[in-house]
Amino acid sequence: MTNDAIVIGSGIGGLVTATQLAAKGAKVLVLERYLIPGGSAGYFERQGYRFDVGASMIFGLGQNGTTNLLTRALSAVNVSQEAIADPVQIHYHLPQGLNLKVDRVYEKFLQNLIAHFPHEDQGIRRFYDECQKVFKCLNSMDLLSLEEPWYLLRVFFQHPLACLGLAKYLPQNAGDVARRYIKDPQLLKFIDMECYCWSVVPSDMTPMINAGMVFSDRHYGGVNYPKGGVGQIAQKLVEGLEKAGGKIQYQARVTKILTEQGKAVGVQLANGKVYRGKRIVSNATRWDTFERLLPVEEMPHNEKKWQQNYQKSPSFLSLHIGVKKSVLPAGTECHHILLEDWQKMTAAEGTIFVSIPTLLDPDLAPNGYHIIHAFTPHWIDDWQKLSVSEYEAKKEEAAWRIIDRLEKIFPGLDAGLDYLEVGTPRTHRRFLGRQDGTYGPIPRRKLWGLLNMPFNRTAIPGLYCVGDSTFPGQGLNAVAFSGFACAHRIAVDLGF
Ligand SMILES: NC(=O)c1ccc[n+]([C@@H]2O[C@H](COP(=O)([O-])OP(=O)(O)OC[C@H]3O[C@@H](n4cnc5c(N)ncnc54)[C@H](O)[C@@H]3O)[C@@H](O)[C@H]2O)c1
Ligand SMILES: CC(C)=CCC/C(C)=C/C=C/C(C)=C/C=C/C(C)=C/C=C/C=C(C)/C=C/C=C(C)/C=C/C=C(\C)CCC=C(C)C
Repeated sequence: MTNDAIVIGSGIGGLVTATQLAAKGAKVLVLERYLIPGGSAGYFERQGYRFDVGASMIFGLGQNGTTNLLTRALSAVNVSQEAIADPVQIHYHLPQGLNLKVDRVYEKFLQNLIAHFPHEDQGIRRFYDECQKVFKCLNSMDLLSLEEPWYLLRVFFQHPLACLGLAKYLPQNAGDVARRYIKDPQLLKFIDMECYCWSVVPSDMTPMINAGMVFSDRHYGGVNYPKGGVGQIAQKLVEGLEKAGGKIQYQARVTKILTEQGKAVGVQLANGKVYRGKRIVSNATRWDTFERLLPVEEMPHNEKKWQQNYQKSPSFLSLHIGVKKSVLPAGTECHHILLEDWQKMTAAEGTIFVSIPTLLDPDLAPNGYHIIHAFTPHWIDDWQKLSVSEYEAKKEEAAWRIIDRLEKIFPGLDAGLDYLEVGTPRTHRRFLGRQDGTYGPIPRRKLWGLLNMPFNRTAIPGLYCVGDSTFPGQGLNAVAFSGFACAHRIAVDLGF
């Protein structure tokens, strides 16, 4: 029997699409090139440590409202995931002594920030309160496909003010809103970092809808760490998928999307095997989908246009570190950002991101040890055309530069080191199948908020995209939304 839908890739975007469709009774097959599900939200194990490969600061695992999309996706297929509340989203270590914690309690966060910028008291409140407005609109309605006119009509009649609010914010960027209320240049730099650390662009290029989500949900549903590691979310979704009658195959690398009379009808694997489906969903990036899985010379016009508007963000240099417990003093927070010079915020090795998941879930490391995942932007070009020994030496040098800098916030890190594994943009490209190891699309120049971000349907009938190169972009909760929307559109198209 032909599949109703074939999903290429088991990232969170792909798995949410698959589980949503399976829950509606569709026959779904997921094809994953790697050995385990999850993509950027996957894990690997070494010497008693369980490391997250990428995503580590997880939104969407809250209990209330409508924006807790990971919790909702899991429960739709009758599975659940224990979540450990993180009391501080980020501890910032920024230039000019700007040392600040983003507390889970909104008012405490505002007080911490106002203590550094008392003359901007009003501006700070107005900016973050405006972000809360966006969030309240989103968090009041069912979040489904914006490509489905009946849904739009229904949600408009149910929540007219929230819809108009969202329509107003869709073309806006966070930096423009911040500049309306805030004048202090250092505070504006801080807002840039608040955006950059998840959108990989400064605030004037970061869509206001996404900023509204992140800057509010961290105080509402909160940042929560999945017990057992980030990889558990994908494992649980697969468990739910299979319970609902869906199937997943690993080591199944799709090399071609098959078309007949211009319509997507199936896929071909690297081993030559062909699968047919009524609908094909690609969770690979749009670059991989339209340049590798389909003939690049036949790229639809709107995809060319998208590539003119968006470029690949840099990848990361990742240090997966095992360290003696004694290195981290009591009360250390789980997530840190380190930057010494504002000029270098977006440069390679400028900002260092740190995540220490064992502070929330000690079972991820051997007794007496912690995991530190430190990562910093790096471009693939710097890692190409190297011999094996040159590549190893370059990794080692880069890793020690990062460790030296981290010594400032974690003295004794070097001496307490137990395990070190270094990933480069080449590693991300190889294991995640993402072109150039990219973290996702970023605007080439200032765009109108989210207006240019494509939804799930593509110019090729029968082919849909899901994941971070579709609306609303990067972030596990964002790609979960894209999965809900994609499954909704397909379900309507197939008459489920
Ligand atoms: N450092 C980080 O925190 C970090 C880094 C990168 C991405 N992310 C986040 O991870 C999320 C990405 O989620 P996503 O759902 O868009 O995608 P994803 O990249 O996580 O998952 C895509 C999956 O598709 C598989 N795949 C790709 N090409 C394939 C092919 N030809 N055949 C079969 N399988 C194939 C990959 O192996 C992977 O499992 C985003 O939220 C992003 O922001 C985080
Ligand atoms: C009808 C009318 C008139 C109108 C209509 C309108 C409407 C309805 C609209 C709607 C819209 C919507 C629905 C939207 C949605 C959205 C969403 C969901 C969004 C989401 C978002 C999210 C996000 C962005 C997230 C993100 C996150 C991230 C990315 C994270 C990251 C992190 C990292 C990287 C880490 C860092 C750090 C350290 C480690 C320190």
